[in-house]
Amino acid sequence: MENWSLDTLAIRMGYERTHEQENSEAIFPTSSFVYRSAQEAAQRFSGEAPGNVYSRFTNPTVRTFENKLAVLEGGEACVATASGMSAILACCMGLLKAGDHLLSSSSIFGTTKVLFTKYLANFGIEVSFVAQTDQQAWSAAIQPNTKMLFLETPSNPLTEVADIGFLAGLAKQHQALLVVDNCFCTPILQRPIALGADIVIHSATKFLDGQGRCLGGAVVGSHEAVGEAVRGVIRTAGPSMSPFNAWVFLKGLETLSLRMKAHSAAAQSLAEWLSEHPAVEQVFYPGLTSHPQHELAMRQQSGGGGLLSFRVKGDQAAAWSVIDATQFLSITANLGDVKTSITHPATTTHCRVEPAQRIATGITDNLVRISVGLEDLEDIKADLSRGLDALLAK
Ligand SMILES: N[C@@H](CCOC(=O)CCC(=O)O)C(=O)O
Repeated sequence: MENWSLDTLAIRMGYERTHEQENSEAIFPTSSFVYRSAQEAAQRFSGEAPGNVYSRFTNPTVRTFENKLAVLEGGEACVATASGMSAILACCMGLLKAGDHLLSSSSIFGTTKVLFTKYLANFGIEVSFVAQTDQQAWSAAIQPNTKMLFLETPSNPLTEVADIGFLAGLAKQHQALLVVDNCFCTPILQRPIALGADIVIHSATKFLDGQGRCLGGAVVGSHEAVGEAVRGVIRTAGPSMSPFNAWVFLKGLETLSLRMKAHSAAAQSLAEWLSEHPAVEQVFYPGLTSHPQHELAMRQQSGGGGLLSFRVKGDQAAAWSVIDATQFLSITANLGDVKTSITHPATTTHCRVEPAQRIATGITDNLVRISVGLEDLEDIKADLSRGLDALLAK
C-alpha cells in the first residue's frame, strides 16, 4: 500500500471485508453495538479495549471513510461530521478556548463568517479577518493570543489562492495551528498538510460526494489535535456522520480523481470562454486573472478546480437575468456536483454577511458563481450564452 498512488488509494485502501466477502463496502446502520459481557462493555466505553461503542463516535462504515480520507490528505487522523459547518465548529470547539484569537481570511463562505462572528464570539473567542492573499496583513494581524489561522483556498466564490506554505510558516512561528478548508480542491488537486498546514477541513457534501446526495464533513490532522481533541467534541456533542452518508462518500472517493481532473479542465475552458464574452466584466479562476507563483504552480500541477465566478456588466438584475435564462443549469447553492450549478452569492451563500463587508470582500451584486459539472461543455456555454447575449441586446 505504501507505494500506491492517490488514485489507487482512493479506491482500494482501508477496507476489511466481512465474512460475506462483499466487493462493495458494507453499510452498518446500527446505533449501538452488543458486547459479550458487562466487563467488555466497560472496557470499550473507557477506551481500555478497542472496538465499536456507539455510532455517535464509532461506526465501521464511517471509520472506513475516515481512514481513507486521512490517508488521501496525508493526516494521522480524520473525524467525520454531519456537515462541513459542523466540521468547522468541532475543530474550533476542540482546539480553541475563551481568550484565544482566531485569525481568519475574510474570503470565506458566508455561513463560516457568521459562525465565527456571531457564535464563537459569544464563547469568548476573539476573531479578526484579513485579506486572503495579503501576506503582510496576515503577519501584522497576529496577536500574542492567536491560536488558529483559518482559510479556504481557493476561496468561495472568488477563487483567491493563498500561499499555504507561507501561512504554515507564519502559524508555526507563533505556535498557532493552520486550518485549511480544502473542499474546492480535494486532495486530488491540493494536499495542504504536505504544504505545512496542521488541519484540513472538508465539506464532503461537495466534490467528495460529487453527485449532490448527502451532507457531511470531515476534519483531518494529527492524532492529538483531531484524533483526540476534535473526536472528543464529536463524541460529546454529537454532530456525527451517518453510516449511509459515509457509504455514499466512499463511493464518491472512488471516482474523485477522474472527476476532479474533468471538472478542472471544463472550468478552465469555461473561464477562458467567459473572459472573452463582451457581457462579462471580470472572471475569477485560479491563475486566470493574476499570476503569483504559488497560484500558477497549483494550477499547472493539477488544475484549478471546478469552481469559477464572474461579474456581468450591469447590476443584480443583470446577474439574475443570466441565471434565470439558463434552461438546464441548476439554480442552487451547492457545488461540486456532476450537474453544473449556478448561484448568485450575494443573495444566497453570503446573504447573512453584512452588505458593506460583503461588497468589501468582492461579493458584489453582479457576481455569478458557477460550479462546472460534467455535462458537455458546449451545452453549458449555450445555456449561459442565452442570458449573456441578451444583456448585449439591451
Ligand atoms: N458552502 C456551500 C453551501 C451553501 O449553503 C448555503 O448557502 C446555505 C445557507 C446557509 O448556510 O445559511 C456553497 O457555498 O454553495
